[in-house]
Amino acid sequence: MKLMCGTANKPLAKAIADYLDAPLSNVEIETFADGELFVRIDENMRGEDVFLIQPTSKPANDHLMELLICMDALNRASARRITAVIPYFGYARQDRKTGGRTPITAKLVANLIAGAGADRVLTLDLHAGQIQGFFDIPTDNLFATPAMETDIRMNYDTDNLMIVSPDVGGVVRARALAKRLGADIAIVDKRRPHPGEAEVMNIIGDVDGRRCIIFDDIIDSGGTLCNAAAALKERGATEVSAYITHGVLSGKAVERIGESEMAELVVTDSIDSNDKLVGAKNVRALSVAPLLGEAIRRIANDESVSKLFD
Ligand SMILES: Nc1ncnc2c1ncn2[C@@H]1O[C@H](COP(=O)(O)O)[C@@H](O)[C@H]1O
Ligand SMILES: O=P(O)(O)OC[C@H]1O[C@H](OP(=O)(O)OP(=O)(O)O)[C@H](O)[C@@H]1O
Ligand SMILES: [Mg+2]
Ligand SMILES: [Mg+2]
Repeated sequence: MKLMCGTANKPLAKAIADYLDAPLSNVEIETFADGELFVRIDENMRGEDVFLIQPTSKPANDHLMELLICMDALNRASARRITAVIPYFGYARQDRKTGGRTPITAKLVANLIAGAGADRVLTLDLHAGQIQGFFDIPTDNLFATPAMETDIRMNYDTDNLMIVSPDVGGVVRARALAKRLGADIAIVDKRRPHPGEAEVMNIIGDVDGRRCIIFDDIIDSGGTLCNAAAALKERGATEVSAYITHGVLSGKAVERIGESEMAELVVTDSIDSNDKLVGAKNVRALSVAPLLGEAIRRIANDESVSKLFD
């Protein structure tokens, strides 16, 4: 088995390598003066089972192109099997036509990844489970839920707890976490009047006097989360915290969370947000390296991956 990574999240790749007690193969990735990328793998890959770690986070197009070019290089180097390990799958929110003459870019990206030579995909908390079906190659979609459950049990009193989905897309995810914790769920009826704007219409469930944990897949502008937190407080929630898998954290999201009434936000390291989190007063990172590392070990040894979530 060989582990390799692009430039998108080297700290996570290193942590996965540490978990597996395996080295990261050397790869040189250069950008020419005109912006084009060049990749050279510095060791023999012939006949190897290769796991290439690269989230397609911001800058999404550069990181995606890096992933595609690395896979092309691996194929031409006669790797036996290539697993694209994509802890954060960018473009996932374009998972359906949102209007006339608009694309389904998540499907296009899935086609590009398979076309560049991926034999398998390993990813985490896809924005919508159905995106798994956009790939015509085996795709394992891991859930951060068990890691979050453990962290919640360590840091929060689970009595009187309510798990809150901040929109309709997060309901299945929230229900799964609530079931593991033996908690109730509430659902926010969110509308997006325009892309990038989130509005709370209503809350389904009585949150008065309850401690709430909002659970979601992505925090980008922070609008969905901060609006949900404010609405929960308005309706009598005693404390609001959040666990969100992918910390996209665009623009002033971290400041916005700092100014909110939220006690704490926990994101995973699926995206390298280290720079953004320096000095953040109420945002903390939780590593998914053990989860991804264990899934890689199981795939390499033909063991069950779904057993990780029993
Ligand atoms: N990367 C994106 N950043 C911001 N907004 C996006 C991105 N990709 C798609 N969108 C827009 O988000 C909504 C999602 O629609 P839902 O009905 O809330 O699932 C849509 O307006 C996309 O154009
Ligand atoms: O931080 P923000 O900029 O608000 O963006 C993050 C939100 O956007 C996505 O939901 P989406 O609007 O696609 O709704 P859905 O989950 O119901 O599909 C995502 O699942 C988050 O809930
Ligand atoms: Mg969506
Ligand atoms: Mg959502």
